[in-house]
Amino acid sequence: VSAFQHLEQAPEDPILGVTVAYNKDPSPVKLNLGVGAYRTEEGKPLVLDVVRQAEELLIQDRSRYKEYIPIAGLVEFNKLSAKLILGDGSPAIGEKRVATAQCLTGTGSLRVGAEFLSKHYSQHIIYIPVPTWGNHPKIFNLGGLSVKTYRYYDPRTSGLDYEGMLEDLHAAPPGAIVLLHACAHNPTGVDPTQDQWEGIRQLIRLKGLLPFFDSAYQGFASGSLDADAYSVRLFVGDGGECLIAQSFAKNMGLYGERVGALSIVCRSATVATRVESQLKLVIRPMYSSPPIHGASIVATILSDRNLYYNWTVELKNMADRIISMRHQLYDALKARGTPGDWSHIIKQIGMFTFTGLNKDQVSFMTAEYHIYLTSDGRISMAGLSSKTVPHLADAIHAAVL
Ligand SMILES: Cc1ncc(COP(=O)(O)O)c(CN[C@](O)(C(=O)O)[C@@H](O)C(=O)O)c1O
Repeated sequence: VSAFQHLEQAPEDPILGVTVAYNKDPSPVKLNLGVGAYRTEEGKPLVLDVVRQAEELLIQDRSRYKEYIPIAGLVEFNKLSAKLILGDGSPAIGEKRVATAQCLTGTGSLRVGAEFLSKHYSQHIIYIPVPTWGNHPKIFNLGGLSVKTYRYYDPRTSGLDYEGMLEDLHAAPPGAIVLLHACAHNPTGVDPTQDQWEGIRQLIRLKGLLPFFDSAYQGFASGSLDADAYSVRLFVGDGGECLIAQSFAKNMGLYGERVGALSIVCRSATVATRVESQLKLVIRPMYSSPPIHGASIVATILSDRNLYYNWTVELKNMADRIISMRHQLYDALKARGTPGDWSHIIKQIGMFTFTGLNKDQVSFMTAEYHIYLTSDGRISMAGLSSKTVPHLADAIHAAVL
């Protein structure tokens, strides 16, 4: 008998399992609005032109090897990643107060950050928003932290429960870690206003809480890299400390290359140096060192003026297409006279619309219209095109009648 005889069959992941179900559906009108992966107007995945150009340059460069890269990743990539999120001329970078490690994209950056904090930080409680990305609680629990929640989304207004968020963070024990979505909150698409970010910053600094930013959509939300880094730069600008997890999955279309970085902004350069040395002790026994290819693509693009500019143009095009899908869906529901207030579809920002549809309505849409979305009613706008908006609008209309 097998040593693993006792194993149960594990359930599919709530998000990635939607794609598994979608792939099994033979229907010609099926629509995958589950995983947050960009699709073109033709419904195809997109490899950015600048990514193809960077790969060409890398292949032609015969001086490149496939050697191990440092435990903390490519130095050039780390510098450029930190600069992208913190901005040109960031004092934190100028004063060498930022420790950056290339990690396995956003998920890996969050996990390494969690393990680092559970090993070296006095407070092991992390507060995460309700709702949040489904993988967050698992990453932080397995990383050795204990997860609590703060109020975030208000279903009555389809907006931010700002008062509730401040109350819950005010009640947190001193030093508690606070997970913040830098922009394009997943799954709600609801972000604090600039004034609200300032209120959140004041409270967090007053209480001595430790912010941990998750930046998976920089540039993807508004189309502007700087606008989408506003929250991070507001906090770092006050001289305080924070952690920042970056992913290049969406904004560079490098999903499967698993490219990201964890930056820890410290109060002094000497601390940052010690932090980086300790980060390497977390990484070495976890996966030893990160992959070379994706980070080389990103470093090639971020270090070349033309490639960087062309990237910002492609990025804005992706963001604009998603925003246009928001308006087309909203207009289609208005045209149908679909009961309910659907203005949140055009108010929300980033890849996802938190529709407010319940589990039963979601199941109905999948069964009757072959539309695949997560059971919390989140739809990935990037999965839509002008041709498929009517089909989705018909399904929502039928689901709410
Ligand atoms: C807030 C947030 N943070 C981190 C990640 C991790 O991204 P990666 O590890 O690929 O860099 C995601 C991706 N979440 C999804 O877009 C989603 O919610 O559909 C999807 O990629 C996923 O893995 O679930 C995210 O939404």
